[in-house]
Amino acid sequence: MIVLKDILYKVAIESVKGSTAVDIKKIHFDSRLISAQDVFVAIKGETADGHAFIEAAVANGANVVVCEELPSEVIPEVSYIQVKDCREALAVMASNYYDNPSANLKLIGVTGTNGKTTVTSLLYQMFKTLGYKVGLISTVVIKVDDKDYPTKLTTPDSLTINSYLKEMNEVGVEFCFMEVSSHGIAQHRTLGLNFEGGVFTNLSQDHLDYHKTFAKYRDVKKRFFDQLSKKGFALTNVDDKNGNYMLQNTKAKTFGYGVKNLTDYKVKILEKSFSGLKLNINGTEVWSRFIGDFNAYNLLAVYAVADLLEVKDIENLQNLSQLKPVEGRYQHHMSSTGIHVIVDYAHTPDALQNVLQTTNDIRSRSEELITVVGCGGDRDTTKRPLMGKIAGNLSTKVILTSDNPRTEDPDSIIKDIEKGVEPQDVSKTLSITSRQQAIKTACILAQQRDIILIAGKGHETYQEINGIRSDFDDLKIVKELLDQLNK
Ligand SMILES: CC(=O)N[C@H]1[C@@H](OP(=O)(O)OP(=O)(O)OC[C@H]2O[C@@H](n3ccc(=O)[nH]c3=O)[C@H](O)[C@@H]2O)O[C@H](CO)[C@@H](O)[C@@H]1O[C@H](C)C(=O)N[C@@H](C)C(=O)N[C@H](CCC(=O)O)C(=O)O
Ligand SMILES: Nc1ncnc2c1ncn2[C@@H]1O[C@H](COP(=O)(O)OP(=O)(O)OP(=O)(O)O)[C@@H](O)[C@H]1O
Repeated sequence: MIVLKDILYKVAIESVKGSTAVDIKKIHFDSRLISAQDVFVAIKGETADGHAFIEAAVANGANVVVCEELPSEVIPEVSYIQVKDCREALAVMASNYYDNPSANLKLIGVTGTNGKTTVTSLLYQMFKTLGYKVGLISTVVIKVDDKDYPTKLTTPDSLTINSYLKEMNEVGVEFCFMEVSSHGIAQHRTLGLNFEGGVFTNLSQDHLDYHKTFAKYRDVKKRFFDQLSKKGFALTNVDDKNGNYMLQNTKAKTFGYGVKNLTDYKVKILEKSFSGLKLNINGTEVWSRFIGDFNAYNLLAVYAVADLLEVKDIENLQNLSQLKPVEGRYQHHMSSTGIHVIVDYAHTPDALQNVLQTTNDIRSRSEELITVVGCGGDRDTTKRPLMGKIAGNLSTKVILTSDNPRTEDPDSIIKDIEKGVEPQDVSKTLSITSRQQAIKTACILAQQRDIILIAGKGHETYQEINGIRSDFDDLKIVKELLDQLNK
């Protein structure tokens, strides 16, 4: 049994009603999960206020309620802990409850608009091949060494993070690589974690539905670096215009990486093709199977982190050449008749621009670049015309289609994207609502050596329409269609 006062260590308490010497079982912030002797944390959310569920939580057996405002009627058998911010309190309690597991391994957080999944997954892969026990908390999967767990969020809530870190402690994981999203930072999901290092990849427009302005989005990301301790490192992409800004107030030791600016970790791109990249990293040549300039940044970040964690240089570079591409991130497939297919998770204007520029750098001008792209529903609407403009400018043919419309009307999302397509690009742009049909049209249009880029969903194996998820896998579908068409 755990005693309440033990999990309250370092929680900023405003007032207490009842005893802190009571035994507790679990902590939950959802009243529906509460059983006898659990602690209920009343979070003020985006769509609901947890304070409205205090009564339900107590009815389900909660013997402790953590809240920002005390209910008008308190029950004598229940302990009420009033705090300033329930999400902050939850993060501190989660860490106490699981015995501060982030202190028992080296935790590296990677933040930025694009590249988080790629960098964390490659670090996991590299450290595994070096023989370490490794953890990964990413958008695609959570890994406790070799064991996989599904995940819905990029950065889970603080209770979930701490429970996986505890499991990592139990199996002797030494390094954990974790994606840190802006929602995660804003909602204190990573508060109180003992980070050995933080990495900033880049910043461009995204998530304005949540953060409202770009400045607010940027400053939330910066908070992650403000919270790093002086024993850790902060590594930033100095070629990004916000790269140095991120490190302005950090106490951690600071390092830079980049292609254009002189800094601690440098990469030169020597050759690029659909087979990979030849790079010179800090004076040593290395071949990698990754495509695209942006992956030179990702690989350099991986090298720099391994170096900062004092993994031997030579092993790093040998390892870089053996790393395998990450699912749905510029995933390349060649059909039996020589049509190139690229499936990529680019769902922001900046990511779409990067993948299209990268592809144009590699392709010869006689080949067509056919882009199939859409935008998700119920998310940042301002990026839609921007993505239409970019797709039109940088492709030879564009098929606008649905991504995950969620609860929105798919055709009105496509209309928003169409608004950004510039007049000179209209004639090469088609709109086809069904993603399956859009991919099929791209397959019919493509000839040998042409390139079909299917952007937006990457590794996802579903499509969400009208709030219902059904099976949908871009790569699987395009392969099947090309086979059916004998292409
Ligand atoms: C906008 C957002 O981030 N929402 C997250 C937030 O939910 P919320 O604050 O809106 O919760 P709410 O529904 O208002 O409910 C308030 C409280 O009442 C409680 N409740 C509710 C009903 C009830 O009967 N009883 C009860 O106790 C809820 O459990 C909650 O504690 O807190 C929840 C718990 O941590 C998250 O699951 C939820 O993520 C939703 C599902 C989500 O989709 N989030 C996305 C936008 C997100 O976080 N994405 C980022 C970035 C991804 C990227 O970079 O692309 C990520 O890290 O994944
Ligand atoms: N370093 C980078 N710079 C710019 N674009 C990148 C970079 N790395 C990857 N991308 C592009 O962004 C897409 C998403 O990459 P990745 O999943 O690694 O990013 P992420 O930060 O984890 O995004 P999300 O949180 O949305 O999953 C890739 O499919 C690719 O198109």
